[in-house]
Amino acid sequence: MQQFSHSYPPCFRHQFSDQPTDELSDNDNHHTHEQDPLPSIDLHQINLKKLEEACTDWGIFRLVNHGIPSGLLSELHEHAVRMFGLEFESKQKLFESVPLSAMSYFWGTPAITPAGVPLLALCKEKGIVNYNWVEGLNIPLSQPSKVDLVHQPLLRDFRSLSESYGVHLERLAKSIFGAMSQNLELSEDNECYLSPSTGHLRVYRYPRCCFDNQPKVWGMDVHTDSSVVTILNQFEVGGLQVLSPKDTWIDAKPIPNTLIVHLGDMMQAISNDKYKSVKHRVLVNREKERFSMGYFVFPADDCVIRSPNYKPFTYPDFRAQVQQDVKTLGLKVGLSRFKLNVDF
Ligand SMILES: O=C(O)CCC(=O)C(=O)O
Ligand SMILES: [Fe+2]
Repeated sequence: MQQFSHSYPPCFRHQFSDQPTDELSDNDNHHTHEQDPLPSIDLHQINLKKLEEACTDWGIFRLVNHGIPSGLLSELHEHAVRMFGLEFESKQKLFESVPLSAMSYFWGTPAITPAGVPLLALCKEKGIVNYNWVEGLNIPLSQPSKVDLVHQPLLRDFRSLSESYGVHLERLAKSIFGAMSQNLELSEDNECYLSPSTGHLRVYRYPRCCFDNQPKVWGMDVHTDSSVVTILNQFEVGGLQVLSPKDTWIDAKPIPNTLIVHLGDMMQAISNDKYKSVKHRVLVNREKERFSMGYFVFPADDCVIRSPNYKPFTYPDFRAQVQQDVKTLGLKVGLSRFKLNVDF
C-alpha cells in the first residue's frame, strides 16, 4: 500500500496498490488545447446578452478577468494539500478539536447538515460502494475571525486565507447576481435573494481511485447545487462534467485564471425556471488526486421566494426538505417539491 494513502479515510485505501504515474488520464485534461465549449463571461465588462444566453441555455459559465490574485489561490491550494495530506487519524482529531462554526471535515458524501455534520454514514468497508470518492472541508464565512484557532496554526492560517478569498467571492457573487437581476428585471425588493452572510466555502480532495471496472464510482454523482450561485475553482486536475444544452456530458476543464460559475436551484426558482440549475458530476481519477474549492451563496433565511411556478418558500424550507429526502429516500428530489401543479 502506498504510504500517502494513510491520509485517506480507510474506505478509500483498499483498492490502492499501484504507483501513481505522470501520464495524463482522460479526465486529467487541463493541458489539452481543444476549444472550451463553455460560454465565457468577462467580469470586467459583463455582456448582458451573453450572460442571458449562458443562464438560459446552460446554467453555467466560465468567468474570466475575475481579479482574484493568483498568489492567494496557490496559497489556498498549498494549504489544502498539507491539511488533507495529514494522517487520517490525526486529521480527524485535529478537526474534532475545532468548533464546527470554524471548519468541519467530512468524507464519502457532500451532503452535510447546516452545522457541518455528514447526513449519511455511507462509508461501507464491504459490498456495494455507494459513497462519493471525496473528502471535504466546510468553512462557513459568515462569522469571520470570531473563532479562536490560536492553538492550531495550520487551520488558523487556512481560515484566514479563506476569509480573504471570501471577500473576493462576495464581490463576484454580487456582480454576477446584479447583472442577472438586471436581465430578469427583478425589483429592489428582491435584494434578499442573495445574502452574502450565508456564504460558505467547501474545499475538496478527490482521492485517487483505482476501481477499474465496476461498480461505477463517482467523485461526486450527478446533482444540481441548491445555491443561488456556486463559484468553483479547480486546481490543475480535471474531472468536472456538466450537462450541455444538447443533453450530452462535457468536460469543464481547469483553465488557469478562470473560475466556473454554476447557477443553483434557488436561481432557477427566482427566475421562474427561465434560468437553469445545471446538472453536473465529478469523475474519479486513477492517477492523480484532485483538489477544488466551491463557494456557495443563498438567499437570506427569512427571504420568501415568490415565483409564479412555485409555492412561496424560503431557503431553509428547501434545505429541510432536501435533508429529509436524502435521509429517507437517499436522494435529493429538489425543486419539484415546491412547484405548483406537480403530482408526486
Ligand atoms: O469539485 C467540483 O468540481 C465540483 C463540486 C460540486 O459540484 C459541489 O460541491 O457541489
Ligand atoms: Fe455541485
